[in-house]
Amino acid sequence: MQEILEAGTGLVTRLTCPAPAKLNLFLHVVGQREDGYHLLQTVFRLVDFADQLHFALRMDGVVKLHTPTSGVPEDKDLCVRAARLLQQESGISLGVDIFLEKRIPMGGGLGGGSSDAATTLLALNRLWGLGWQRSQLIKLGLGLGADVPVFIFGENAFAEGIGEKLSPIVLPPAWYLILTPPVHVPTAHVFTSKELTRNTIPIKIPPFYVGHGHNDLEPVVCRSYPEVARYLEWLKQLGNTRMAAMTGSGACVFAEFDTEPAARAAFAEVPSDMSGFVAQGLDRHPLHDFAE
Ligand SMILES: C[C@@](CO)(OP(=O)(O)O)[C@H](O)COP(=O)(O)OP(=O)(O)OC[C@H]1O[C@@H](n2ccc(N)nc2=O)[C@H](O)[C@@H]1O
Ligand SMILES: Nc1ncnc2c1ncn2[C@@H]1O[C@H](COP(=O)(O)OP(=O)(O)O)[C@@H](O)[C@H]1O
Repeated sequence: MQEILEAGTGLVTRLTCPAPAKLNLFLHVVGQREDGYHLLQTVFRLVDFADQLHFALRMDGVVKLHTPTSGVPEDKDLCVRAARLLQQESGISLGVDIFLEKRIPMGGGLGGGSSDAATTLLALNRLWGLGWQRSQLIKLGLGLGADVPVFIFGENAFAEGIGEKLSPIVLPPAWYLILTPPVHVPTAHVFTSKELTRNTIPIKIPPFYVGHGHNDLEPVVCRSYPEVARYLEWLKQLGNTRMAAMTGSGACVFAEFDTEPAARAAFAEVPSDMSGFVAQGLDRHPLHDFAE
């Protein structure tokens, strides 16, 4: 993270901030709301694989994304939507130039777009000097997507509801091998599938242990996308993992290891027609202290 202050005034005019990815260590669908949204129980783990965002203050009120992501119109980009929503709700007349370095695979269940939105809200809260409380930002973020709140919450969490009822959870140090099957799984399609079970019995956490639970979306995605099933099978046959599963609504799959060398040794064995990366589990979001 980097801050640049304006000479003389001490005002922050530029910020560079990471937007880390998340994994769902398990994901239970325990019901459905009347509006169609599904009630979940999940444990979110933040990891150090991240998009990078650069923000530069504008005095003219314009919100401009200079690095459009292919396939996402500027008005639909979650950074732009987050910035405009905060601008509108706070009534501030300042604007921002945004530069997004995208690294997190899109639509992979790693929460990249949601994390970009959360980082934008946290960064602009500082750049625009708004002084909003964390709880206010979380409420605003939920309107952008069910995964946005946890990134503003800033800690690994047990989540209920649609992802907005968050309790902090302490997770053991861990390293992950994350594989990225070359398919895009639209979240909405998985949730509307007839095959999805929506009646997993709710559990209480703590206690939580690694390997607790399962992902109810995993069999649905594996049936429709054989590539996801093939990547997951490869991870599950590894000997020294604590667990292997799909994250969120996929398509990415991951295995958890005790140590970095163990994760890197498994990565070295990944077949040449598969791709992925190694990431470390985080204890808290790098921007945790941007809100109170
Ligand atoms: C499944 C999870 C698990 O962390 O993650 P991803 O795999 O997307 O990262 C999330 O709940 C996804 O959150 P997010 O990606 O923000 O979803 P949203 O944009 O809010 O919703 C996309 C669509 O999925 C469906 N949806 C989403 C969340 C939910 N609890 N119930 C649903 O039925 C709705 O049809 C909604 O229109
Ligand atoms: N800044 C952004 N980064 C990624 N995706 C974005 C962004 N803005 C909007 N989107 C849209 O959100 C969808 C979900 O993206 P993402 O959060 O990466 O996946 P997931 O919800 O599976 O974790 C993308 O397919 C894309 O259409």
